[in-house]
Amino acid sequence: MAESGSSAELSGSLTLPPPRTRIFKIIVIGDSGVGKTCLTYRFCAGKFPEKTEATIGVDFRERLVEIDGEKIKIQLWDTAGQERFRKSMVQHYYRNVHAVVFVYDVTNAASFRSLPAWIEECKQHALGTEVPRILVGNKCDLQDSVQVGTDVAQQFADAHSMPLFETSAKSPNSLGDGNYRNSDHVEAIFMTVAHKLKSQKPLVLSQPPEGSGGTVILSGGRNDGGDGGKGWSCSSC
Ligand SMILES: Nc1nc2c(ncn2[C@@H]2O[C@H](COP(=O)(O)OP(=O)(O)OP(=O)(O)O)[C@@H](O)[C@H]2O)c(=O)[nH]1
Repeated sequence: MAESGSSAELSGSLTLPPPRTRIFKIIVIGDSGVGKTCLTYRFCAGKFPEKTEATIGVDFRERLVEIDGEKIKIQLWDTAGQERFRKSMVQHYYRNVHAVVFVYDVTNAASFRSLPAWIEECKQHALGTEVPRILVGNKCDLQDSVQVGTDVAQQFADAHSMPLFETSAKSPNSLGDGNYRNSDHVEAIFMTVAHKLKSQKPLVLSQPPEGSGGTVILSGGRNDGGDGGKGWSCSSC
């Protein structure tokens, strides 16, 4: 588990590290043009970007959130969809990944048909089913151009034990007040992943061996549960 911060002496023989900010690394993958940059930008910056260009290699976006009183840094890796911009970077994406978000464009059937190849790429980089994965169908605002129906997407998601979210990085919230930060699904999608990760990796209070000076170590624990992504989803979607 990636962590940031340094330790500090609190009192007497008991030394506790200060609260550390855990970092959850989530990679966002899918074909070029499906909206990975827009989704990650919207979650981290709270708005739809006016202009995007094809991602070269990878872009990082981060946002600090608070879950059950703990501050957690959600680090989104916005990866290039175009093969020619991926080659040199691809092995770096997959290092120490905590969760994967697969994105397709609901108005582009080819981007949906590419999903098995993206899943295969994850497999080749040793990302097992213990790493939470979710499926996101983006551009739902383009209702008249939909090529990938919810039923077929849901079947695919079920077959791969992933929750499905259909969303739009572009739509403002349903209140129409221009507030993107509190808008419907994009916020909920990444927060759902973060909640899932937090529940899988609770902070573990590990007791020191006897006679080791009374130091109590708080560290990121791992309890993968092995549910392969089943049984968790966004209740507000
Ligand atoms: N209508 C609509 N357009 C979107 C949405 N999300 C992204 N777009 C548009 O789709 C195009 C591609 O978006 P990007 O976010 O750059 O796509 P990407 O997946 O990051 O592409 P690569 O960096 O090449 O992998 C842009 O013109 C966006 O404005 C959406 O939810 N609705």
